[in-house]
Amino acid sequence: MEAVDYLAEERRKAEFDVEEMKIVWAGSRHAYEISDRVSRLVASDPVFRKDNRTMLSRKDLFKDTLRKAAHAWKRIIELRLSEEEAKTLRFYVDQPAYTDLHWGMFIPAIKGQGTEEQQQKWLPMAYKMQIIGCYAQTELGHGSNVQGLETTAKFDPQTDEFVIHSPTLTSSKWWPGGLGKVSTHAVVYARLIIDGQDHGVHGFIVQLRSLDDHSPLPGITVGDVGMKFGSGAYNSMDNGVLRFDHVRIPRNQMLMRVSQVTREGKYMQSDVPRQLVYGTMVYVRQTIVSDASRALSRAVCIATRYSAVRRQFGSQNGGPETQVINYKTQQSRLFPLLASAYAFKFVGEWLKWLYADVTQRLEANDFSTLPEAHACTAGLKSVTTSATADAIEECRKLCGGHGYLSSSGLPELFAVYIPACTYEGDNIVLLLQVARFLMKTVSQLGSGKNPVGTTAYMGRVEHLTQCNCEVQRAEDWLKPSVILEAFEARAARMSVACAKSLSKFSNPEEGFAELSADLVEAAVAHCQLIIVSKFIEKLQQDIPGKGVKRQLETLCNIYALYLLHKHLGDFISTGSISPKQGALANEQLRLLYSQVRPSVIALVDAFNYTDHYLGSILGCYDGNVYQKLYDEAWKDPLNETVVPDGYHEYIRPILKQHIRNARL
Ligand SMILES: CCCCCCCCCCC/C=C/C(=O)SCCNC(=O)CCNC(=O)[C@H](O)C(C)(C)COP(=O)(O)OP(=O)(O)OC[C@H]1O[C@@H](n2cnc3c(N)ncnc32)[C@H](O)[C@@H]1OP(=O)(O)O
Ligand SMILES: Cc1cc2nc3c(=O)[nH]c(=O)nc-3n(C[C@H](O)[C@H](O)[C@H](O)COP(=O)(O)OP(=O)(O)OC[C@H]3O[C@@H](n4cnc5c(N)ncnc54)[C@H](O)[C@@H]3O)c2cc1C
Repeated sequence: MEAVDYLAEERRKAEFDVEEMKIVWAGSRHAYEISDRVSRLVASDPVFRKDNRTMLSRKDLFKDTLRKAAHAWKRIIELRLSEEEAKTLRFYVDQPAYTDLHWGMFIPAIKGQGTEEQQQKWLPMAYKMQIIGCYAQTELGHGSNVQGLETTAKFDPQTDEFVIHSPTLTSSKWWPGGLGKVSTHAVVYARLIIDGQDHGVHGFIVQLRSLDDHSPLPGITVGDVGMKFGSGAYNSMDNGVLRFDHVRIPRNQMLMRVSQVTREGKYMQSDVPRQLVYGTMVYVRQTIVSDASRALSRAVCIATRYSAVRRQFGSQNGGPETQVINYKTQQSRLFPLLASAYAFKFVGEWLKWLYADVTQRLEANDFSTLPEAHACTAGLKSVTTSATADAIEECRKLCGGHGYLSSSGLPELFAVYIPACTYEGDNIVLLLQVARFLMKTVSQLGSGKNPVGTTAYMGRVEHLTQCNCEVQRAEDWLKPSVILEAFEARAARMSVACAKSLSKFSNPEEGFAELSADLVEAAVAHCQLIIVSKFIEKLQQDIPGKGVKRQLETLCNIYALYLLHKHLGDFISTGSISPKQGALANEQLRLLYSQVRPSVIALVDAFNYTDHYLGSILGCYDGNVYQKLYDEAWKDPLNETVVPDGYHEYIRPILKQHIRNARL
């Protein structure tokens, strides 16, 4: 059989209806149709070509990004695309650009923190891209500690203006995407100072560049922060540095939904909690969870297809060698990642619902679910991005040597993805926020206030800290109730243990700092419980299509038992399961790998990614890997000449030195 036939053969083995699974993956038939149509539109447009991207210099890459963003906007207008279609188009263009921040943070910041009047003034211009904005919060000296920001916005009652100023080097804005070279405006976070009194950090809309010739306005120094990790990758983005020298803006450019400054300079706080100033971050963290499933599924698609094509060892009587996907070690590294991609997809859908729910409540002045929304978005952003970053690197290794080639698509995917562990909140800092929320929940147990939502299980803490796992045979691990209870017991016991240790400290903040490593682990256990439970909930829905639900059940069990195996120490040390039950879980996991094996190519086909989007020779749909790798090598600029540039200056003199030496 030719390499090109391997995947066709694999596709014949699928034990479910792939077309129906595509709809489950997309979220709905409507979403599937948009995604399918728009991804093909992008793939067939030569302007969106990206196969030479990693070869471009920074300047050429940036110009290429500007060209693509302008072309994307032109197509959006020409084709009258809806908001959802336009977002899908930008996603499939697959090149980080200033537009991500304009649509993803600048507009949401105005929507979430601006008054009705401010929204009416600024949003129409932003929607038409008559102004382009970014989100300027982080500074050279402070990112995680938002309360430590130093940029000031002093109210001047004489002129009814704020004076925005960068008092120190460390107060320079540093990192905002789109700021370096493109944005005309920014939502700038600065300390509000009125009459010498510091009212903390607030958002302000500040114009940075002229709308006529793009030059920085007086008092503004702005530029790019420089090259980042990897070739291509996030270097298409103009992350920027910005300093203000007493820049004046009208009073009505402070975002005033949360608090207001009157003409007289009076500071007024509305009923809305001040944490809403952080609302844009909650919104973006939620979108980052869905992005994690996309990045992970992309890497997994590449590694799975290639693992079915690649053969090593095991030839018998001159027959073909073994497909590397049939090695149990390959399966135990790859299949949990496939299951994780589906798990993150479903938890992302749920988080989107949670965010919509909290937004609706906020509009009705119900702030009760805000702390949970903050904890869930922070924790799930952290857990899913860390797992995805690790998984992309694992996929590279699963592809052996060829995974290290740029044309595998994996090095660039890794480089572009890993900052997700840092931006929108460093993952450890975010887990500590979850830990605080958990400790508060535990401390309130018994006070008559029953925990709700994702912490409802804590309401059964007495049972969960005493229960014994009922597993006696490997197949007992297939019961959703058994899995759930094991994860709940582990999470509850870890949180309660931390709370007990904390209570021994006379100063709780000191205790929190001392125990922070354990607290982070308790937060991870809680977030993993959420992901497992949302996967199980998804399976309670009506899911049409031959064999679709069965495949998802297998993937759900793989995800849960893989986590259990990986964190066996937690489960056993908390007494949530016994060592014997841990061994049975592993036995079941092996069986599940065999069960899912015939369907894995179809399960990655269900992502419905075009070859253009995948950007990987190893992951191409037809599996014609070797021919494509061979052809691609000859396209490298080094192969434009047989004898390289530099031969005469640097190679020949070395080769000839023995002649000179001999003459001496
Ligand atoms: C096609 C693709 C489109 C994609 C579009 C997106 C593209 C993304 C590209 C990436 C761009 C990246 C952008 C950025 O990185 S922007 C900068 C992000 N910065 C951060 O995330 C900073 C992290 N730090 C923080 O969030 C906070 O400062 C921190 C939570 C750490 C604050 O801690 P702390 O408790 O010390 O301080 P506070 O006094 O401010 O908070 C006290 C209480 O407030 C609660 N809290 C905190 N944050 C929130 C929140 N966001 N929402 C609700 N509540 C919050 C906290 O729990 C405390 O509550 P209690 O008093 O009840 O305990
Ligand atoms: C590619 C990229 C794009 C970005 N885009 C934007 C943007 O558009 N707009 C914007 O405003 N910002 C942006 N940022 C900035 C980003 O949000 C911050 O870098 C991020 O929030 C982390 O903050 P930091 O850099 O201050 O890290 P630090 O807080 O300095 O982290 C350094 C280390 O200290 C640890 N640490 C910090 N605090 C604690 C603590 N309390 N307890 C324990 N450990 C701690 C962290 O875990 C980490 O290991 C971007 C960053 C990147 C990399």
